[in-house]
Order: sequence, then C-alpha cells, then structure tokens
Amino acid sequence: MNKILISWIGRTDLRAVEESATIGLGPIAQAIGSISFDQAVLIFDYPKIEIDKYLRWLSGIKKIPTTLHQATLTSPTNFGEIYETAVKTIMECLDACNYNAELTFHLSPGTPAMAAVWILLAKTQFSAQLIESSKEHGVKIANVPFDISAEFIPSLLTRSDERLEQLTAGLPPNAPEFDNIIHRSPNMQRLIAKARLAAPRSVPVLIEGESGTGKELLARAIHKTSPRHSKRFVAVNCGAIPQELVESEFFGHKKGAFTGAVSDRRGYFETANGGTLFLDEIGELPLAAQVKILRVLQEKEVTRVGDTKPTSIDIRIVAATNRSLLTEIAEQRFRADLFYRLAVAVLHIPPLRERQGDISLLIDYFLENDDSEPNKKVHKKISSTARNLLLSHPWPGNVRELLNTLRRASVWTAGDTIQADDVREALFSVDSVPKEYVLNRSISEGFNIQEVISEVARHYLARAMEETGENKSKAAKKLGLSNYQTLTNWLVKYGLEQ
Ligand SMILES: Nc1ncnc2c1ncn2[C@@H]1O[C@H](COP(=O)(O)OP(=O)(O)OP(=O)(O)O)[C@@H](O)[C@H]1O
Repeated sequence: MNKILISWIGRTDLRAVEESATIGLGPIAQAIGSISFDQAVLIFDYPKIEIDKYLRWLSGIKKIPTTLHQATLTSPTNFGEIYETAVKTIMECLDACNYNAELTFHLSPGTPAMAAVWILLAKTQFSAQLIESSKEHGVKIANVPFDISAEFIPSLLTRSDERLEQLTAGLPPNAPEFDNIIHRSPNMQRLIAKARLAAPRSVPVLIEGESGTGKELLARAIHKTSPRHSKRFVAVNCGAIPQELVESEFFGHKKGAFTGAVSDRRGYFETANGGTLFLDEIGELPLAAQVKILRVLQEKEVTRVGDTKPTSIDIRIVAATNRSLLTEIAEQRFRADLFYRLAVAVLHIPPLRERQGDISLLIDYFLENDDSEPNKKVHKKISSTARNLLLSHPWPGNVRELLNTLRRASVWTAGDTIQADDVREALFSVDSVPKEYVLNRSISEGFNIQEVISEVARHYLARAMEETGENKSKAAKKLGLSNYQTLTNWLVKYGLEQ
C-alpha cells in the first residue's frame, strides 16, 4: 500500500525557504519529516519559479518522490475550482497506483477554503487521513468526528457550462425518453445533449464506452426520440453470434438453404426494417461479416441466404463498442470504410468513475426503483458511511456493477438500512483475491495446489461474468479464453454452471 501525502503548497511553505530560522520548516516539510510517506503529491497556484526553488530546498530536508499539479484558480477561495482541482489530483494519483493507496490530506497549507474542501472530501468521496501541523505543536492527526453525506457536495459545483448551453440552445426543455438515464455530472449532461441533437436525424450513431456504462440504454433513448420510434428497435450482440451463423442471422435464409434451415426466416436487417438496428460490440464482428454488412448499408437492400431476390431496407444503425475502433483499424481487425459509415455521430459515454456526482444519484435511484424482486418492494435506506464507501470505489464494471453491488448488499442487510459492512461484503465478493493470501499459504499439511487453482479460477470466472452482465462471449474475451464454449467448459469444470 502506497502512503501518499496530498497537499496544497502554501505561503508558509514557500517562506520557509528563506525564513526557516524564524518561522520553522513550514507544514509540508514538517509532515514529510515526521511521518514516513512513500510519495508526496503537491498542488500549487504560485509561479513555477518559486515552486522549483521550494522543491530544491525541500529535497534538502528529506528526499521523497514528489508529483506536482499546477492549479489555475481565479481566486484562492473559489470552492468550486478548489474542489475540482483536488478531486482531479486525487483521481490521477489513485489511477497511477491502481487504487492501492493510503491517502493523507494536509489541512494546514493554503487557504481555509482549501482545508474545508479536504475535510469534505475525506468525509465523503475518499477515505483519507487528515493531518495538520504548526511550528508550536508539530504534526497532528486532525480528528474530525462527524460524517457528511456526499449529497452536499455537487452544489459546490453549480457553475455555468457554456458548451452545454450552446448544445441545448435549440432543444426542447424536456426529454422524457432520456429520463431513465440517471445523471447530473457535467460530462454526462453534455453527452445527453449531443445524443438529443443526433436522435431526430436519421444519421448513424456510434456509441463508445466501457462495459456497463449504459450504451444500450442510450441507444434505446435515441430510438425512442427518433421519427422511427413506432417501429422496432432490434438489439444484436455482435460478439455472441457464432461466425458460421453471422450471415443467416443478419440477412435471414430461405427454407432448405442449409442443413437446419427448416423454414424461411427473416434476419435482423429485415426485422428492424423501418426502425433501428442496434449493433452492440460491433468491434467483435469478423472481417468477412464486416464486408457484407457494409455492402447492405451501401446498397440498402438485403438478400436472404439461399435466395436471389433482394429486399429493400430502410434502417438506422446505432453501433456500440467498448474498444477503440481506431486501434482495431490500425491493427487491421476493423475495416476503415465501415467505421466511417458508422461513425457519423460519435457519442463517448464516460466511465462511472469520471462522472462527478452521478454515483450518489444512481444509488438513490436504484434503491428506490429496483424491481428485480417485484414481490419484495422493501426499499432499503443506506447509511452515510456505506454510501461513502460506494462513492470511493473505482467501479470497473460501471453502472451495471454498481447496480449488482447494491442488490447484493441489500440481500445481506437484515434491517432496513444498508451499512458499510454490507457494502464491504458485497464489494469483497468480487474483489480481487489478495495476492499475498494466495501466494503465501503454508505448503505443509492440508495444502492442495488444485484447490488453490480452483479458487483463483472460480474467483475470476465469477468476476468476469459479473462485470459483463453474464455475457459469455465478453467474459471469455476478458479472461483470455478463445470463445464462449471454452468459457462454458470452465464454468462447468469449476462448478459455476451445471
Ligand atoms: N445512467 C443510468 N441510469 C440508470 N440505469 C443505468 C444507467 N446506465 C446504465 N444503467 C443500467 O445499467 C445496466 C447496464 O447498462 P447497459 O446494458 O445499457 O450498458 P452497456 O454499456 O450497453 O453494457 P455492455 O457494454 O456490457 O453491453 C442496465 O441495467 C442499465 O439499465
């Protein structure tokens, strides 16, 4: 675990370079001198030349790996800007060490507004220790004996967003079709505004985003807002179609076209005619199928396998991908001509960890609306520590993982309030197996290497199924297995499937 000190550089720190004999070392030097940190992350809003001088001086006091973050504040008391800078710095720092960090925020350097923001963050979004220091009393752990609900934070951020205002200028104020995409973060607001602009025009849309970010939900909202809303929305998971069936699934077939073609059958293109065809995981389509699909899109007609007569089709394509198609093109796994045909309106859904304020809103929404057990309409509440634990999780499986974690946590909660321990248990059940635990077992009596391997296999199989919403093709890919059939064999072998 990396012990990281995060601090603003304050006036007293900078003065210490020349005046340490009278004012002491300043709060940062005092802290790194008396507590052993692996790294210091320092934020500054002073001229770089002064900061460089300070760092040279600081390294003479104690050498410690240091990362600098420059802030541009319109005023040192602007809460919104201080908050955004602090969150961005913390997130970058957590990302860099893969969330394996024990954070300490220093309250003393900087303005009271900066200290207030550290307290808010340590009591809500991030689990961090707070310290303060002074020449007279040395370095102390700051004891702040209360919890704050993270609900209060986003109000600090209510700033106008020019880009959003431009985007929404011509749009009607309400968009009921988009109402079930729960969000309030500025980046999601901009995304939804762009989606609302693209929706009524029949242009192809490419939605990019990690697994579980809500790509299908967005695609459905776009369809419902489009002039095609009364026609069908057909969702196809391109990764789940066995290669040999791609043609007949997309284009349909005539009775007798191949063994097993016992009757005429329409393909996805014909089924979606007049409406929207949602091609999920488009990056998974084999190259041969890409050529054929491109041809259908160009010629606007489709011929069933075994038939000679083409049928005209009029569909809107909304495609989705969780990989970068440009990388796929560079590696010759995806055709550039198909990409340019699909990527007319490109919408990038940010991962949940980058959506400021959305997690809390989603928690409330899911607790209020989860209908996975319609007969048990007991809506649980959640304690503020449990909520904060959820807020500080990185959510690699995004909204889907948050939803499943809440479901698990509420199953194990006996009372009507989900507590921090329930959340820990729900998170832990799919969290990574601690490396030390697996590798450091005693190999004396009772040790069984097969058992240990099974344990690791079961853990990762369950986790991949969880993070992909039980989509076997995707889970196989995540685990480096060749296809869904191989994954099924593993699931059976390790007792996760009958
Ligand atoms: N902003 C949101 N508000 C409410 N529910 C959401 C939101 N985003 C996602 N969900 C829910 O999370 C789950 C996953 O969403 P969805 O299937 O749309 O994600 P996806 O990006 O298409 O996933 P995949 O890449 O695995 O196909 C669904 O149950 C969806 O309803």
